[in-house]
Amino acid sequence: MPPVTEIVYLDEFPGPAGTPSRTSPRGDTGARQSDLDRLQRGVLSIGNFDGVHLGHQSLLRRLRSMADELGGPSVAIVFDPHPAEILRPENPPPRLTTLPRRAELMSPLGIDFLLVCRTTQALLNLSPDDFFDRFIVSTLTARGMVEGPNFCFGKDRRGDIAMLRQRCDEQQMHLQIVTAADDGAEMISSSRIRQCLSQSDVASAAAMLGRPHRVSGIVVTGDQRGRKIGFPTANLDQWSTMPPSPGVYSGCVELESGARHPAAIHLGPNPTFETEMKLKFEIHVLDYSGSLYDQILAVDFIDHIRAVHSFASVDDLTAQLKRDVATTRRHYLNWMNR
Ligand SMILES: Cc1cc2nc3c(=O)[nH]c(=O)nc-3n(C[C@H](O)[C@H](O)[C@H](O)COP(=O)(O)O)c2cc1C
Ligand SMILES: Nc1ncnc2c1ncn2[C@@H]1O[C@H](COP(=O)(O)OP(=O)(O)O)[C@@H](O)[C@H]1O
Repeated sequence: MPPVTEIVYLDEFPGPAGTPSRTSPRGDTGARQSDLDRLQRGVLSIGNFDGVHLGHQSLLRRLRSMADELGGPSVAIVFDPHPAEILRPENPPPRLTTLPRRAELMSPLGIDFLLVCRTTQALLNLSPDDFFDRFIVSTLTARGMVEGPNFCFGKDRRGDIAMLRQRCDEQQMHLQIVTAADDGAEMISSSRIRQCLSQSDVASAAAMLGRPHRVSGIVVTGDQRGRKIGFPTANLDQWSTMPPSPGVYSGCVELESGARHPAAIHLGPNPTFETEMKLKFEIHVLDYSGSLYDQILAVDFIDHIRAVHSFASVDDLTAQLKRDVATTRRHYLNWMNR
């Protein structure tokens, strides 16, 4: 059995040192009731880990090595909702990955637990010292920590690496600060990946993630037009992570059966047919025929093909769709053979 990262939810933040804490599952995400003691005496890394990009991956590998050296579980810790959703609710950053997907991506890196702490105003108000004492020392009894050079903690992000080092030394806790991974130009970060997606640059996003960016959703009924023009498209709804900006993309899909197929993806309105500028998320699955309605599809974005156009005729659109399919196949093969 491959290792699996278990999600544990900590809904109630610990009170003063020594007060017992409680964990509880949130039914919709499949978390299990779990005792906090299984996370204790481990090694920790606190972050958002949104995307589990190449920088996160190298940090999490170090976390695994430290857990092997010191003994105890390796625990990645995130705060949910993202603190920015509480501090700046009018403009929260869109998510790159759901929590279950983050855990899935952490599994092959040997992370034992993804601890999801509910973000509350009380937690955000804790001073760096209180946060360290109550959470890291009393609640989790950590043996070691691994963080990146820009780690901050406590109210207004006032605790920095120098302070963390001092507090870890006092507690005789191991601390490793990893150098930030870069792509030769700049530091790899979730916000840079979001920026690439908002500029349709899914190829650069994939390079920083170490895999294509994924958006999952459920297939709903569309206008029943695609099959008539020879290109049926599964219309996606209820996606919860950030899609790239409108455009036509090459990618691949994973069906519920686990089968993977290349896919030509359309994100945007259908200006050839409609004046309404409603955004649609449509996928033409290559080498597939059959019903996809009500299935959950995972869509991976490999490259940008072109912008959405208003074509003069349906024939012009279908001629372009044929070229899009050929381009998709080429991008898909390049990605597979990279
Ligand atoms: C790869 C791909 C590219 C597309 N590009 C365009 C486009 O540039 N302009 C446009 O009006 N519609 C475009 N479409 C959308 C078609 O108009 C749409 O699939 C069709 O209207 C069927 O919609 P339905 O699934 O709701 O029946 C594209 C679809 C695919 C799969
Ligand atoms: N290769 C394929 N790619 C996408 N959908 C397909 C494919 N083959 C069959 N289908 C089915 O056809 C539906 C799309 O046909 P379409 O006429 O575009 O209908 P709708 O407008 O309801 O999406 C999909 O939801 C799926 O159930």
